Amino acid sequence: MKIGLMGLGTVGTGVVHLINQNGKNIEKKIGEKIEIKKILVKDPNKKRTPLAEGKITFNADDILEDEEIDVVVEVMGKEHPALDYIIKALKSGKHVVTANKEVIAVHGKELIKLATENKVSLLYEASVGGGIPIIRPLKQCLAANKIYEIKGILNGTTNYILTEMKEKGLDFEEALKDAQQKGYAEADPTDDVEGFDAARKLAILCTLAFNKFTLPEKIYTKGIKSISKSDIKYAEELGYNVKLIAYAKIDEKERLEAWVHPVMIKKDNPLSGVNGVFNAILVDGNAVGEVMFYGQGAGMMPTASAVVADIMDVKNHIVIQNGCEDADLLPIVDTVSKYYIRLIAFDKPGVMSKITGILGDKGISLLSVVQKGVLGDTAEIVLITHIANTGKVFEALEEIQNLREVESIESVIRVEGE
Ligand SMILES: NC(=O)C1=CN([C@@H]2O[C@H](COP(=O)(O)OP(=O)(O)OC[C@H]3O[C@@H](n4cnc5c(N)ncnc54)[C@H](OP(=O)(O)O)[C@@H]3O)[C@@H](O)[C@H]2O)C=CC1
Ligand SMILES: N[C@@H](CC=O)C(=O)O
Ligand code: NA
Repeated sequence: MKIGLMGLGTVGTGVVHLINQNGKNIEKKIGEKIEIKKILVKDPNKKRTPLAEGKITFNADDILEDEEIDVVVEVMGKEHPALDYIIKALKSGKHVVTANKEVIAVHGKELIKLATENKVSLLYEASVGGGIPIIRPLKQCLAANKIYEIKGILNGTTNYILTEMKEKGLDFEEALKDAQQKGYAEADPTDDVEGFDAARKLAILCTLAFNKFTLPEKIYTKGIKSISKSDIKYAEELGYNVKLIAYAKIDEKERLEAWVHPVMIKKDNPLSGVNGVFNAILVDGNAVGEVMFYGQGAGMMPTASAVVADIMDVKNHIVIQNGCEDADLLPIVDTVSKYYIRLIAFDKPGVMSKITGILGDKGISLLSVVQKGVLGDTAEIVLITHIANTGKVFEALEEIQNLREVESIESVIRVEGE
């Protein structure tokens, strides 16, 4: 089997090393040798692994127009030109393996159709959860179930940042830099930090679990930019850990609730103990019950593990999959949750009653209210609501923000639990 590898960064380098390291075993398993024939890169000045010697090209057509190449492995990232190369490869009858969630989340539907028409495979196990098997289990092993709910930690970078902030007391920026150096982050780490990467992965899972398509940008998405060390400390005091959760549920009317948001997870919940670059995904199906998938969600070798397994599988998976229908997406304001709110207010009499008054007028009752201390003429206030309508919470937050007595709303985190 001759491979054209597009990209030789974190994942591409992992793929080259894994094929070199486990080549003999792989050959035994699939009955043929995998040979990487050409490797596409952009920067002529970068130092490459010696295993890439003699294979480097800067012209995509050297791969796409090479008739000997059966499989194109796209691990470049970004929507363009990756999408154009994938389309060209499929149209030329080449199987495609990709780790690109940006492309699959938005264009997966049309690409699967194109692959089917051209009788080739399009496999993308690494696009969600890195090395964790989740695409194939949803497509195959759990296919007999009606899936109700998916809840997970789908981004390694943000989970690593939250863990380092909690356990080592690192600042956000320091922890992010560390995650970038380890090869976990996207080329633009805003995609990780703002939750866009998790939203793309959630959109992919919704197509597989519920057969519902939604664009990732339609999924309400809030990242971890505003989470501070004090939120993590208060969460700890209250018996929670803060995690960036991607959530999707299908209701009886086939409406899709889907969002990405920081959530306070009770310490006894299995997601609460998922730390560092690890991801976990809980899937709830009507026959199987709850299933949890856990493992390294990013990084060179775990991601290569999924990509190389897809390469080994391409010839068994000439994909025939019916397209899914557009999702009827539930507006975020119609969802319900408990909320943790941390704000800074001027330390004046009556502030607290104004804040609780606004919440009360919106029908939002409070589980706890704590004034955490005075900083000059301001005080930090931490509130936890009972289950409330998100739209009402948003309205109340806007009114609270506009109070003269309130300097800023620093954090809003969903709180897990009934
Ligand atoms: N890193 C991870 O842990 C994971 C990543 N992914 C996905 O895998 C993909 C690759 O990620 P990663 O390896 O981290 O990314 P990197 O930025 O480390 O590597 C990207 C590679 O693609 C090459 N490349 C980018 N654009 C072009 C272009 N226009 N023409 C030719 N070559 C190009 C780069 O070339 P050059 O070397 O010359 O700069 C580089 O070799 C992304 O889609 C990412 O979302 C999925 C799961 C986990
Ligand atoms: N940037 C992503 C890489 C894997 O998909 C992450 O941090 O999870
Ligand atoms: Na995976």
